[in-house]
Amino acid sequence: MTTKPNPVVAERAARNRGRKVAVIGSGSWGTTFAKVLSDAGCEVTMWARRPEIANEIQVAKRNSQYLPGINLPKSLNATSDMAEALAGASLVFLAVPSQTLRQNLLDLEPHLGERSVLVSLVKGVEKTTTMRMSQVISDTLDLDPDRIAVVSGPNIALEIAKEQPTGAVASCSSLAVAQEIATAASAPYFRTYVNTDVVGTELGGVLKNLIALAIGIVDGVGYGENTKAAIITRGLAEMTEFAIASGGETATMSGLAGLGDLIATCQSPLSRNNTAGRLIGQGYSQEETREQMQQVAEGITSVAPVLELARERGIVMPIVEQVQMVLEGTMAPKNLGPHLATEDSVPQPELSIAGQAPSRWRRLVNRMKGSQQ
Ligand SMILES: NC(=O)c1ccc[n+]([C@@H]2O[C@H](COP(=O)([O-])OP(=O)(O)OC[C@H]3O[C@@H](n4cnc5c(N)ncnc54)[C@H](O)[C@@H]3O)[C@@H](O)[C@H]2O)c1
Ligand SMILES: O=P(O)(O)OC[C@H](O)CO
Repeated sequence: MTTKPNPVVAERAARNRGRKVAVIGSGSWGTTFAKVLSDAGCEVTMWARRPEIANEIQVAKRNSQYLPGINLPKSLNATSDMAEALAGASLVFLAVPSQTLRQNLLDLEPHLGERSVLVSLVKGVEKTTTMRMSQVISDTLDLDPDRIAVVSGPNIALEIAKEQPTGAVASCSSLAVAQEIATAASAPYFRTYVNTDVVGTELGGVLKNLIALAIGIVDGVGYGENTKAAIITRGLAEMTEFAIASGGETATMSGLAGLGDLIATCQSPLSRNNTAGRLIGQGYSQEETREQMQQVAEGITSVAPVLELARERGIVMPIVEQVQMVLEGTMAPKNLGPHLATEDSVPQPELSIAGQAPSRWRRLVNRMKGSQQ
């Protein structure tokens, strides 16, 4: 059967023709996202810290350490020279670990175009400052908000590298810039939506990792689907309350960057956060878990700063607190569960997010806190 050429895909490729973009970071997500951008018709140059990885991508069109067996587009370029990677790039996508981003930004600053937009693909917070990645960009490079954006969604790299269809959200305070990014990052198997809720979009990606750690932990213990469903549902409530108190929107948390990513990360055995949690639930120490993981599990470093912010904002996050206790070794993995997370003298309302306007949600939370005092 021959498939008809899709006019929308052709038109988008035409709009992306000649659009130079850079991807900083050549791990599993940087490489996969570079493939998406390339398949969308952009001219993509990746930056890899290690010359041998840049060389393999440039010459063999493979990244065998991070995406074994995946053929990368012939047009994709890679270099370990930052100036070369950034030359002429209007969009610069950042796919490095959250704890190295600040230094990477300082390294790229001298080579950044005057109007280039920086787009974070990173799903962590900076441990030392509790900043989100868009805040780290603003703090380091002092750019206007319309030059800082994020892309987030249910995006397990290997599935997307195999062109299994999914979507994401591009978010920027300027809707026009979000649309530019979405155009550049929409391939036949990858649809990118837009919004202007940078805080909510970014926090969705950070917070779901913490809930995925909890899911991994109970999986390691041997608990089944009821426990996991309860953790996912209550986890979404915790994520939503935190995001709203931080200035994010409820709608974002029930979209791809919130609920969507939560489902993907909690369900997938390919998720590094889920896997790290499972190893801890099986009884491995944090140190042993780190050694076994060859890749970044952002949730482990985000737990403490997220709880610090939650306390500042007067928010209770029982599941995330339990994850921290398990990581610290002060709670046995088998004791993690929503039924043990609160000790109510009076039964509490469930506070489902479905259909709640932010003001109503906040009133309910305040009332609940009042009844606990
Ligand atoms: N893998 C996914 O499915 C996925 C999907 C969406 C978002 N993300 C996010 O993308 C970010 C990167 O994750 P990843 O999956 O590519 O991780 P990864 O572990 O696959 O790769 C990390 C990359 O960062 C590089 N790196 C390590 N130290 C560095 C430094 N000091 N400076 C520059 N680069 C350095 C590594 O060499 C490697 O290329 C994370 O925040 C992650 O949460 C990942
Ligand atoms: O492998 P994880 O746990 O870092 O999750 C990858 C992506 O964030 C899923 O959207």
